[in-house]
Amino acid sequence: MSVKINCLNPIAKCGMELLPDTYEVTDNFADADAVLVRSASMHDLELSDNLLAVARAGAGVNNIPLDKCAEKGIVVFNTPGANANGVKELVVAALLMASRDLVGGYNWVKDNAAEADIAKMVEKQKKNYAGNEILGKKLGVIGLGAIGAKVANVALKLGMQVYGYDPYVSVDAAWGLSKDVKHITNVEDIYRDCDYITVHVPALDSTKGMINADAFALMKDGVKILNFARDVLVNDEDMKAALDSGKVAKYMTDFPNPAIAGYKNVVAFPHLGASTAESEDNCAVMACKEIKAYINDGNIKNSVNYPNVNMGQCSDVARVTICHKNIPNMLTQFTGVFSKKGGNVSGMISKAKGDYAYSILDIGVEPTADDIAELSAIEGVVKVRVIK
Ligand SMILES: NC(=O)C1=CN([C@@H]2O[C@H](COP(=O)(O)OP(=O)(O)OC[C@H]3O[C@@H](n4cnc5c(N)ncnc54)[C@H](O)[C@@H]3O)[C@@H](O)[C@H]2O)C=CC1
Ligand SMILES: O=C(O)CCC(=O)C(=O)O
Repeated sequence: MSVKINCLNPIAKCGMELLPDTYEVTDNFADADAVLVRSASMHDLELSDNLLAVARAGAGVNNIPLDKCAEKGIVVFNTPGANANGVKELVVAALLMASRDLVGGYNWVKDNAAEADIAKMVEKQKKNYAGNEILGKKLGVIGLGAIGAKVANVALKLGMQVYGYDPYVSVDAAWGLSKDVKHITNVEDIYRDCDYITVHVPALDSTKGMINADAFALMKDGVKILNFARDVLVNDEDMKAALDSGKVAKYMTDFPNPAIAGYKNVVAFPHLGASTAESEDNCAVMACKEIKAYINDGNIKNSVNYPNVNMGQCSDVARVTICHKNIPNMLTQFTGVFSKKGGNVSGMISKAKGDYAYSILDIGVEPTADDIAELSAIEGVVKVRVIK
């Protein structure tokens, strides 16, 4: 079996090395069985019928057409938590940079580096770059997933009072959260009470533009906003008005766009959150393991558009995997294809996620081309694959 992998962004070597020798890298997207991607947008790409899987080496999947992939039986993975520490550390830097004018001070020294009496000059200049401490200040964390929970915990260690809001928090994330994080059930309390607000939610229809004029109206004057999640979470025009009026003292973001890059009191970075050697390695390793488990054995872990399913390795003559719609009577039809010719189904698993489902059948006979055609013709079946 030869498997063709296309990388839409560079993926760390330590991940690629985990792929067996039977895998080869292709530059041709249309030819690929599996795709590895970081932030490259896939929305305008034509998805071929041979494409089986996409692994996002990272957390956010707003660059991938998830529904289109599900409809074509393309399983999309991400790497939950693999870059969370990298982002957390950059958010800590941003919290400090929002409080002390490190950029202004640094630029002043650079501009005056040739002055012979620079050591004396700084003592006069430093008042222009004075700031405040974060100790005792209130930090609101919106979204307590892999990144938000880490940010909340470290902010407590830095002596901040931390308010956390996440109506959908996972059990795992909640276990990792310090009990000293104040549990907020209405996001407006975060807007009203906090000196710093940091957003760590995915870009969804329900979260786009959530930091807007209505939210600013509730906030304290001089609030500092941190956005290391996605630019679309913030309404740029409302942010510019809030910066102009002094409602927002600093907007720290990892997502510059033409509207806010270079705007007064905006400190923007070029999407650096996950750009550490450690995060890149963690994401690459997790993404490549997910691809290998799916391509070789049909098992799904960390998919965002199909359910997680694990049936180990095939211990019978063949394994058939089926991506299908989550509708009644599918399993009877699948087993019927083999049972009517006396083929035993020795193992079977089926799980659903939203409108789609995924089934694995281990069978005691070699499936024929007719069997596969019959399975594929069942209404609601999206993709059928024979693994062994
Ligand atoms: N700057 C960068 O380089 C990076 C940015 N990101 C961005 O950060 C986001 C979060 O990443 P992770 O923490 O790893 O994801 P995650 O999936 O672990 O956490 C997201 C959390 O947001 C919560 N949430 C969803 N809707 C919400 C709402 N309306 N209000 C409050 N909470 C809500 C979820 O319940 C979940 O707990 C990603 O979706 C991505 O957009 C992620 C990694 C790197
Ligand atoms: O640098 C990257 O790969 C992007 C990281 C990111 O934004 C994410 O994981 O959601």
